[in-house]
Amino acid sequence: MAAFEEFGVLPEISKAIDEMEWTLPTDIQAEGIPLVLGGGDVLMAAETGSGKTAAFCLPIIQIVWETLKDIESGRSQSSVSISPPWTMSTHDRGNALAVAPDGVRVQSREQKEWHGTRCTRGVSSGKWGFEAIVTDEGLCRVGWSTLTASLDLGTDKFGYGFGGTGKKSNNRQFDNYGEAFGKNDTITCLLDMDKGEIRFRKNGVDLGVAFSRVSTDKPLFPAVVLKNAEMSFNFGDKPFKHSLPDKYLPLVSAAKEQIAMNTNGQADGSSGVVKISNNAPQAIIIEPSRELAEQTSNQIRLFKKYIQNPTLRELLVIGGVNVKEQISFLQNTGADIIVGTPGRLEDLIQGGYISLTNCRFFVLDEADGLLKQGYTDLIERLHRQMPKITADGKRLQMIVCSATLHAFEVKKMAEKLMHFPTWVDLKGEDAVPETVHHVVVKVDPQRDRQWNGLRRHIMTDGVHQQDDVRSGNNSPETLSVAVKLLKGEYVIRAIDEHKMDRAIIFCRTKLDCDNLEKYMKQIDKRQYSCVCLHGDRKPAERKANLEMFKKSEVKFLICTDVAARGLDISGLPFMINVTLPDEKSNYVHRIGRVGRADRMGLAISLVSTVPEKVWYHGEWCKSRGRNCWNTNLTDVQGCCIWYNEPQYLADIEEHLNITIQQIEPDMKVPHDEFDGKVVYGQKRQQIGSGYKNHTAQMAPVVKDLSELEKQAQLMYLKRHLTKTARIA
Ligand SMILES: Nc1ncnc2c1ncn2[C@@H]1O[C@H](COP(=O)(O)OP(=O)(O)OP(=O)(O)O)[C@@H](O)[C@H]1O
Repeated sequence: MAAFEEFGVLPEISKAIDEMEWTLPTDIQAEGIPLVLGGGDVLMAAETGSGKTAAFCLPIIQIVWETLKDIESGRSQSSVSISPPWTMSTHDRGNALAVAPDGVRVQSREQKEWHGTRCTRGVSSGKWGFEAIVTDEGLCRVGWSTLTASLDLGTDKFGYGFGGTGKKSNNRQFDNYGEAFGKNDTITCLLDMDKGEIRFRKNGVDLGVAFSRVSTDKPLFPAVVLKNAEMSFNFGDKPFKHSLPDKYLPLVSAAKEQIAMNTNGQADGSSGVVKISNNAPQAIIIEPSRELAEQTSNQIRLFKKYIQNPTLRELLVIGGVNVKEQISFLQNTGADIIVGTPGRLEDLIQGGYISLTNCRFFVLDEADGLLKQGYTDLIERLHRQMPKITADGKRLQMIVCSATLHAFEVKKMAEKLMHFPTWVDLKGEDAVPETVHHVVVKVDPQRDRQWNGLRRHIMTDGVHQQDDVRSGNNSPETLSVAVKLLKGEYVIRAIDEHKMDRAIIFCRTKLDCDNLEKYMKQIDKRQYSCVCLHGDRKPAERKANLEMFKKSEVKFLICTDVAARGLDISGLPFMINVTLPDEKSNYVHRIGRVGRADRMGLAISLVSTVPEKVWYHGEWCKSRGRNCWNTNLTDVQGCCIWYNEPQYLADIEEHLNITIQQIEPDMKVPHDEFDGKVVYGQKRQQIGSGYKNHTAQMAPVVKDLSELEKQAQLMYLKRHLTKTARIA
């Protein structure tokens, strides 16, 4: 059996994985896959490059496919008979209304329309009562109706409802009745078939007769209609919260001859099979960048290679791509799994092009990044619209991943949205993989004066245009310019020293990226061939540049933090941080572009010893940086700040609880004591070569262990033989 199958992965998926030459699941996959397959909400925190994408994609593909197969063969969960006989019908219900597997909890997350359902049984005579409990905010109406009544209870003459706004309704007539009710209130619905009377109680208090000339020639059924709300029911299987009035009985005690069965929705031959419409995916995966969304979508395509009958349809929904194509795909082909960036996803959902009624997986990849980018409200909005139990009775599962999941925002969100989530947390804190060798180089313009006489240098960002900057003076402004010039030189030096022929280079701003690109090309277009990836480049150019870099058609990819998270460039040996990120978790993500999938990588960060004045275009900057030349500091309404890199370095070190190794400006990296000489970009050759006396040290322990095992085996045999002898 292939290794992945042992973790519950289907052979069809396992075969595709084998072809990718993955022999074993990574730790996060070994722990995460069974949890997702088991139906739980999971928070996956694991180092960069540890295979988190597959840890959520594989089980999702599997479950979505199995659900599609069930639907196709008519074995959806909704067709399985539900144990207690008095339950809400999964057949006689509105499209967006979900009935929980226990049959007594219903929910509709549709915000614009009402969706209702009726009970599987009704009564034709007697005095009956049941309780309806409001379990979430939203609009609801509850009561009784005949089988011919509209599911929108109270809008025709066959339905009698009592709504949360304090109105009773029949035949579209809404009259004041009782009082308003809401979350946590219990409504007792009472029907007297002998008198033709319906009344309601709120939390045990009688509200009087609501309807007195109820037609009783046809059986009446408990009924509910909801708008973005949730209710649960008790027909008498459990003790009532408030006892029924005298002579009224719980519905479960109705005799056979008093009971009528609800056959609605079963005569069409569908036998309750849930039909999934084209635009109602089972999984929504949100990624923080277009590149990452595309990468995840590509992985899904690889994993599902052998999945057929039915085919599994995935769709990439990202900005910068013609929305009409995405809409047409949804309408014509349809999608079971949608991977996308937040903005475009929400546009399509709110526009009604994507329906969330069947969504049972909600994945937030790089969750802390999404939350820090300000998508908290969007995530909560989408979550609210997803049914917590789908129409075929499946519970919504939420999966949240990142290498830096230990953020306050994530914990807060998990508490609010997730359902008893399990943390798969391999290190217990944000950590850098052992395969990433990361070092810092101090850029000290007071010690290294070469900036003074440079004939050719990088173009700076222009923040000092108004300042008195002269090579002779040592003002903070002059030193700041010096840092910018030196950093250009240090990048080239690092490339040369390590003979880098493939590296990702992170700059702080788009302008810094553009300037570095120009400078590198100016020195030698071929030796330092490079492309940029940042938010000002058109989507097509971004895509083409990344492709060129992945295919090694250019040596260097210069980018902003837009590429910090998740990008997987196989065997990438080097990365350079021209400036440290001010967000400490982004350091982990940036350097995590190397040292992935067990390959070694070197990350060099240039850290200025003096403050550097830089652009900082906040909300106050009308153009958000485009052609902005306001070089004043932010405290006087300007668009510049003094960037304190030593402080950011200290923050990163404190966060990771390490001291990052410092190297000299000659960029030479001493051999690691443990690894010896490594080849960056390659797998480690001799792991553990530092343990010279390892075997000798372990020998006594191994001896003890084998002795213990021998004893255990003997004990087992003794017991087993005695037992066999006794039986004989
Ligand atoms: N079981 C495996 N065996 C071999 N390679 C694997 C395995 N799982 C994943 N990989 C490879 O490891 C690399 C990193 O995987 P992935 O991009 O999922 O990492 P990640 O944990 O999401 O990283 P990040 O936090 O940076 O997003 C990919 O190239 C992937 O193909």
